[in-house]
Amino acid sequence: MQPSWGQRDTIFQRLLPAHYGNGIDSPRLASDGSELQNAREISLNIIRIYGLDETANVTLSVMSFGQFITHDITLSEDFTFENGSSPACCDAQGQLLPPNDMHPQCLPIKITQGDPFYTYNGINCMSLTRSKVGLDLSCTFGIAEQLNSNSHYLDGSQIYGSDVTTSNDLRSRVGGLMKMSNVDGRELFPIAPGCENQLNHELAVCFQAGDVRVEENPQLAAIQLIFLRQHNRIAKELQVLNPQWDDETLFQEARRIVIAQLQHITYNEYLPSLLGSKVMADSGLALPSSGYGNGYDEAIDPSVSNDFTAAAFRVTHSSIQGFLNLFDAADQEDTERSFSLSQYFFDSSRLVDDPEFLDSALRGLTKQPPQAIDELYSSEVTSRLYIGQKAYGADLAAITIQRGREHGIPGYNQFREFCGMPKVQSFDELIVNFFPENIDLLRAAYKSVDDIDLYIGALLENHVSVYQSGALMGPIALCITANQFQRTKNGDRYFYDIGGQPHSFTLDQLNQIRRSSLARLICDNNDGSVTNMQPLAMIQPIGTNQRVPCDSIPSMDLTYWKEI
Ligand code: HEM
Ligand SMILES: [Ca+2]
Repeated sequence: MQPSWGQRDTIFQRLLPAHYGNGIDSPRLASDGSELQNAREISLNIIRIYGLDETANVTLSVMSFGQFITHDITLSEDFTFENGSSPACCDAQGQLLPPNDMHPQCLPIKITQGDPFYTYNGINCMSLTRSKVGLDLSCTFGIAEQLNSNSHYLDGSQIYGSDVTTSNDLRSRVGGLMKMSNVDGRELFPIAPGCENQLNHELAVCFQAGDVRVEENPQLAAIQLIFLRQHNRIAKELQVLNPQWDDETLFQEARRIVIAQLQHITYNEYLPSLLGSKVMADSGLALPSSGYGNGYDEAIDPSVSNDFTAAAFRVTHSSIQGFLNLFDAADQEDTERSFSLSQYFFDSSRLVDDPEFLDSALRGLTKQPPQAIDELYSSEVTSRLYIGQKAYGADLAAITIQRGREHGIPGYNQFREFCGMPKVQSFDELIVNFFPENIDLLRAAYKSVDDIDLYIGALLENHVSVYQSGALMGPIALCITANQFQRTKNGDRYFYDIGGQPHSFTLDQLNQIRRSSLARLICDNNDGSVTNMQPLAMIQPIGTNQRVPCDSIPSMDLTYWKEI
């Protein structure tokens, strides 16, 4: 047993050895020792921001649920001073600081003259602070290894916190319940004390949760809210069944059930939608439908890999929709409520002020398709990220390229070998996995195939060969994602379907957990007007998966938790 594995504030692991410019901690360089092309220039030349390329079969909830579980397993925090603030890496006018004024933990992205968007706004600097680094598990410093500030396990830490202090803070201490605020009869997240002064919260609303990013966008907050409400629903039902249970017992049991549901929905609905049936089967990720699972292996380190979090899994940002379609109670598009993403980054005022927002957003998330995962991005995240009151925001694609380099993530070609694909010697050889026009873009951006950033290579790869099985990403992103979720499951002694442990569910209980679905969670925890839902909420409501009355969607029978 390795009790420190997966704990918060431990370092990410690596699938391949770090590749730093100086071998220790400076950003990766090109294979000839020169600087790689500027991250914003690569984004500008490769990422396109126009065109409609939606994915036909799935719903936007795949995107939001992905962000939700990302916030369970990984958080790379920016370097901070003792007082919790980060150094400014550009000045207030978006200009580069003189070298002597720049903190060593700054790695801003320089904006080249002629940048069509930023030059227009008079900006030559996009801020980026380096991630926190930590000791390796033998407590020695060496090559820079970034820290995960969340628990690496898929353990609901975005709901409950990654440490006891946060968890205690979020509990009401009565009846096993989590704290919630009450706004005109609607239960929302608890409001953090003293948050009125926080930047970006003009309306002085700020929600407290197990992960600091809960309000990153309102859709994410909506998904997270239904899980929080689910905890309290379960705790109340358990109390009726077992009036003798105290707060601690009710809390722990409700938490255990919610985490089990979260894990089940991740492996039963989310991953099949993202990876497709072939990768699920080939990677041993498909769940048994009866009996206990036998995935746990104590030799497996469950911790999140840097390559996954700092690069490969971020291709999912391409699936973000910049304009969110909301649907009214009659399931018609509600043009008045629909909104652009950049209007509400870190702003949950819609959830608070508009009593119909949550339900309209849930209907929208289960109907609107996501964007495809490819070189087309929404400009809401490539020039308007965290825009606030300014005329411009940041470019998430450029930041991701820079982040991968500062985390010392090796190039795309190296991962071909890791994933059992042949390493290529020339750009021409990429033809097996890339469209010719994308190869031209890569050739223009990188001097050697060995220089291609993992994120960019993974993003541009064709999906064609795996399309039939429904995968939404190319082979390298699939390989690294499958690797992560194998370890997340098989390295977790508390994974919900494991038998023979003191904490294991009974088989009857396990079979009830298996009835869980995102659809049922939405049905049970909305504000009352979502009365119909398709059984597979991450799949489009068409064909055999039409919206049906909530009553006909399977639910758990908690009487199996009654103590006799
Ligand atoms: C509206 C939706 C989203 C927005 C605005 C957003 C924005 C961001 C931002 C700003 C970062 C930090 C960038 C940095 O400084 O390095 C980030 C990190 C990340 N995002 Fe997203 N994201 C969204 C959705 C998603 C989705 C759908 C996924 C995956 C399914 C995802 C996966 C990740 C991962 C793995 C990281 C690194 C996490 C860490 O370790 O800190 N994101 N995202
Ligand atoms: Ca976690």
